[in-house]
Amino acid sequence: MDKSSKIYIAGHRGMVGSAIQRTLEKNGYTNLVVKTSAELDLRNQAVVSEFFETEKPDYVFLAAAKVGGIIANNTYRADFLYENLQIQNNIIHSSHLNGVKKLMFLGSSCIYPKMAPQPLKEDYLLTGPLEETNEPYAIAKIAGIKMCDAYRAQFGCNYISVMPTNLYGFNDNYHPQNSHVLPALIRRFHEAAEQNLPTVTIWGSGSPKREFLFADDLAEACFYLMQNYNEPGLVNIGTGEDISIKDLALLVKEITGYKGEIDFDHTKPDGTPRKLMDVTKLHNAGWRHKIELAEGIKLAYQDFLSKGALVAER
Ligand SMILES: NC(=O)C1=CN([C@@H]2O[C@H](COP(=O)(O)OP(=O)(O)OC[C@H]3O[C@@H](n4cnc5c(N)ncnc54)[C@H](OP(=O)(O)O)[C@@H]3O)[C@@H](O)[C@H]2O)C=CC1
Ligand SMILES: C[C@H]1O[C@H](OP(=O)(O)OP(=O)(O)OC[C@H]2O[C@@H](n3cnc4c(=O)[nH]c(N)nc43)[C@H](O)[C@@H]2O)[C@@H](O)[C@@H](O)C1=O
Repeated sequence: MDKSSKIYIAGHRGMVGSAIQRTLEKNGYTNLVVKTSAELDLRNQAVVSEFFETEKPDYVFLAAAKVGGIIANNTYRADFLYENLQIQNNIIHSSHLNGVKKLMFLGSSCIYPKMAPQPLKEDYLLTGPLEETNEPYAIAKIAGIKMCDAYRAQFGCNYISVMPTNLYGFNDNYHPQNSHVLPALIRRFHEAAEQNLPTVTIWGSGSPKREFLFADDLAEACFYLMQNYNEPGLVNIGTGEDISIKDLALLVKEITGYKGEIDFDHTKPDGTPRKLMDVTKLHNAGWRHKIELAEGIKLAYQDFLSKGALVAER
C-alpha cells in the first residue's frame, strides 16, 4: 500500500475500525474513506454498489459487522446471520466489480468447532459442530472466508481473511447485556465499587477460558498482514495465552479497586469451554502482540472512565 492509496475502512467508528484508522493515520496514510451506518447502510446492496462505483477504493478493511457477546448472539440469532451476510456479501462483491486491489475480511475465533483440539489451528475449520449460542454469527463469518477464497479462485481477487481472538480496548461496547465479557466486567466492577455493592455477579461458571487481544494490537496486525500476507484460507490473530473467566474477573476486580464479593449466575451460558488460537502462522508471518492483558485492561478502564455517561452501548 503506498501512502497515496485510497483506503476504505468499513466500520471505522467501531472498536476495531477506529483502531485501524488510528494505525493507518499514525503510519502516514491519509487518503482514507469512511462512512457511518447512517450515511451508508451496508446491508443495502444498491447503495453499497453506488458507493464503490463512486469511490473506487484501492484497499478495503472490512471491519463493519453486527457484533456482540454470548447473550446478544443467542438472542438476536436472525440479525447476526442476516446483517453480517448482507454486509460482507455487498462489500466483497462490490470490491470485485470495482477492481479493489486487496481486501481484508475480519472473521472471529467463534468459527471453530466447539470442541476442537486446543490451541485452534486454521485447518480445524469445519471439522465439527459449532458452539450453539453463536452459530448464526459463526456461519456468516465462515461464509465470508469462503467468499473471499471463491473470488480469489474464480477472479484472482487478493482478498485475505483474518480471525481475531476476543478483543477489547478503546471504543468498546459497554452495553450491560449485549457486550462481551471484558467490557461487561469493567463496567460492572466499576459501578459496584462506586455504589458500594456487596457482590458482583459473573455469568456462567467462571471456568471457561478465553484469550484477549488489545484492539490496537489487532490493528497493527491487520496493517502488517495487509502489506505482507497474500494467501487464501485464514490467519489466526491472538496472543497465544488464555485465562479463565474467574481469574479474569479477579484481575478486573483488582484493577477497578472493588473490595466486595464475587458470585456466579449459573443460569447464564458458558459457551465454548476454550478457544485458544494457535498463532504459529501469524508469528511465522512476522507479527507478535505487544500489549499484555493487565496493561490493556488498565488502558481500556481509563478509556471507559474518560467517556463517563457517553460510553458506547451498541
Ligand atoms: N469485539 C470482539 O471481541 C471481536 C470482533 N471481531 C470482528 O471485528 C470486527 C469489528 O468488531 P468491533 O469493532 O468489535 O464491532 P463494533 O460493534 O465496535 O463496530 C462495528 C461497526 O460496524 C458498523 N456497522 C454495523 N452494521 C452496519 C451497517 N448495517 N451499515 C454500516 N455499518 C455498520 C457500525 O457502524 P456505526 O458505528 O456507524 O453504526 C460499527 O461501527 C467485526 O467483523 C467482528 O466480527 C472479531 C473477533 C472479536
Ligand atoms: C468474540 C466472541 O465472543 C462471543 O463468544 P464468547 O467469547 O463466549 O463471548 P463473551 O465474551 O460474551 O463470553 C465469554 C465468557 O464470559 C462469560 N461471562 C461472564 N460474565 C459475563 C458478562 O457479564 N458478559 C458477558 N458477555 N459474558 C460474561 C460468558 O458466560 C462466557 O462464558 C461470540 O458470541 C462471538 O461474538 C465471538 O466471536
